[in-house]
Amino acid sequence: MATAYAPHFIRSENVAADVTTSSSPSPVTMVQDELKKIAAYKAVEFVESGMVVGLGTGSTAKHAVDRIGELIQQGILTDIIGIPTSIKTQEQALSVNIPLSDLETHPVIDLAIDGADEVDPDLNLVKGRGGSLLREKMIEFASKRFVVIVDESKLVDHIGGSGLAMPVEVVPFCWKFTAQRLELLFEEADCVAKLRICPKTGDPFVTDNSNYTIDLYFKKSIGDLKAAGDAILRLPGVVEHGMFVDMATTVIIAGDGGVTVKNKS
Ligand SMILES: O=C(CO)[C@H](O)[C@H](O)COP(=O)(O)O
Repeated sequence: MATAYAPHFIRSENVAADVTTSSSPSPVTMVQDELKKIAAYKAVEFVESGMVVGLGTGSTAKHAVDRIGELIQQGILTDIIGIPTSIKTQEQALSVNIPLSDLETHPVIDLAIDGADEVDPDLNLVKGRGGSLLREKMIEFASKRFVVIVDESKLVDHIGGSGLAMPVEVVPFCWKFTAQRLELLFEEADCVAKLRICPKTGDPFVTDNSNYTIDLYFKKSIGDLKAAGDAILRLPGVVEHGMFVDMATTVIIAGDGGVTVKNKS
């Protein structure tokens, strides 16, 4: 399938085998949004007619949703059913005429495409800085293939390594108590827990599921990700956390040096 943003070259890596094929530098330093678009368009090449497709949320996933809509409009993709991961994506998908359904009607998704806030070398992710982690996790967990699209600024040595937020969705009831328990849980990682606030209103940010988000900031490594995730989920008041461990099957990274496709083996 021809794409308007086909990159000059694609580097392919299998994470376990660490196999690298062709590479050559791009002459142009591309701005971040162009890189996001390149990654998104590459991911949409995996979409085939008749598929049920999980539609991610955020500025990178938005390009993928637009592209799917464009290919439907051109008659290149037919019989696509989209499962949106947020109300915002639902609205966007409807605006570009992607037929939509939900997880209850379509519990198995062929392919999900979504952005991420952090990607570690094992393709573990942080997601949810855009506020949609719960629906994203439910839909991406139900997907046979989960393709993550990022520009290279999202790559980290370890989860939490960006120094930016690792979001946790919590029920509003006694959220300060839950925030304290989260800080205590990660005392050794020097964790600070902050309620996410809407910059425009100064009110707590409310998710599509009527919950709050507590953003965790770590000064030190949180260690074993699965153990950390399980411990978070054991706290009453927590709904879900933004670590997506062992969920991505493919990560497409667009950078100044080209596009790298990493597959989890
Ligand atoms: O997890 C998300 C939303 O909940 C987004 O995928 C993540 O925040 C990346 O967003 P962007 O593509 O805008 O950088």
